Amino acid sequence: MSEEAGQDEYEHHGGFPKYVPADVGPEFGRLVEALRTLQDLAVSTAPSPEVTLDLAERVEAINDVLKTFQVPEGQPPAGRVMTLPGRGSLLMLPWTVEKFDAEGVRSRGVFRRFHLGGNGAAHGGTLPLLFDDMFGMIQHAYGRPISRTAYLHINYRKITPLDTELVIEGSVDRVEGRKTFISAVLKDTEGNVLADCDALMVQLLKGQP
Ligand SMILES: CCCCC/C=C\C/C=C\C/C=C\C/C=C\CCCC(=O)SCCNC(=O)CCNC(=O)[C@H](O)C(C)(C)COP(=O)(O)OP(=O)(O)OC[C@H]1O[C@@H](n2cnc3c(N)ncnc32)[C@H](O)[C@@H]1OP(=O)(O)O
Repeated sequence: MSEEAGQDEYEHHGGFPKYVPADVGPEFGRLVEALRTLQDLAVSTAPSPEVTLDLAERVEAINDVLKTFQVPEGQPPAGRVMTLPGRGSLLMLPWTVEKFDAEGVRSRGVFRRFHLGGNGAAHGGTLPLLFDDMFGMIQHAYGRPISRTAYLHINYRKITPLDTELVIEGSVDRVEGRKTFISAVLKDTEGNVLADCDALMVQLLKGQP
């Protein structure tokens, strides 16, 4: 990643808190991966009522521990660890950024069982999530202030498979005042286009939510 990437002016970041990369040990990535596996299993298993009850009690016990460590937005490491899949956020697709500079961003990963839509393909709603987060990173790497997505237009060209390595890459097409126009393409490793997407992100005014 380039030195300049993301070195923009935070006073123009609307009402957002200032996000800075989080410093975590390997235990955090281990926990996130364990939770992702839990998500995969939660949507792909049919345990007996007795096992379900036992699991519910154990997960509730884990929640009781975590509740005591809640902090405000911008402070948990989730979403702020660039080296982890999905930047360490369970919401994000578990993809790893491999290029991040003003010329564009590229990320690689798989859709997992958790992301299943139907008949073995990724759920259609998970692709806009992947693209939208990419657009946030692209405009950040370009040095644009935090902006919100005004529109996002996605073309589903081919079925997006699960558990298959895929690549997403995109860049800023042009900037017009507060408006940043961005596009990105999702491909398999043979270069087949699975989806492409373009979006408008509008720079927030001071204090804008
Ligand atoms: C986390 C980082 C940790 C550190 C690690 C380092 C790096 C991390 C990397 C990256 C960080 C990752 C992510 C980035 C984080 C956050 C990104 C947040 C993204 C979102 O959270 S996304 C949520 C969904 N998103 C919304 O929730 C938007 C709801 N909405 C609004 O908030 C308003 O709607 C708004 C603000 C969009 C505009 O409103 P407004 O009043 O300010 O401006 P206005 O309407 O005047 O539009 C100005 C000009 O845009 C044109 N325009 C507007 N909309 C258009 C449309 N749909 N089509 C065509 N043109 C459009 C107008 O026509 C005019 O154009 P013109 O000036 O030429 O006339």
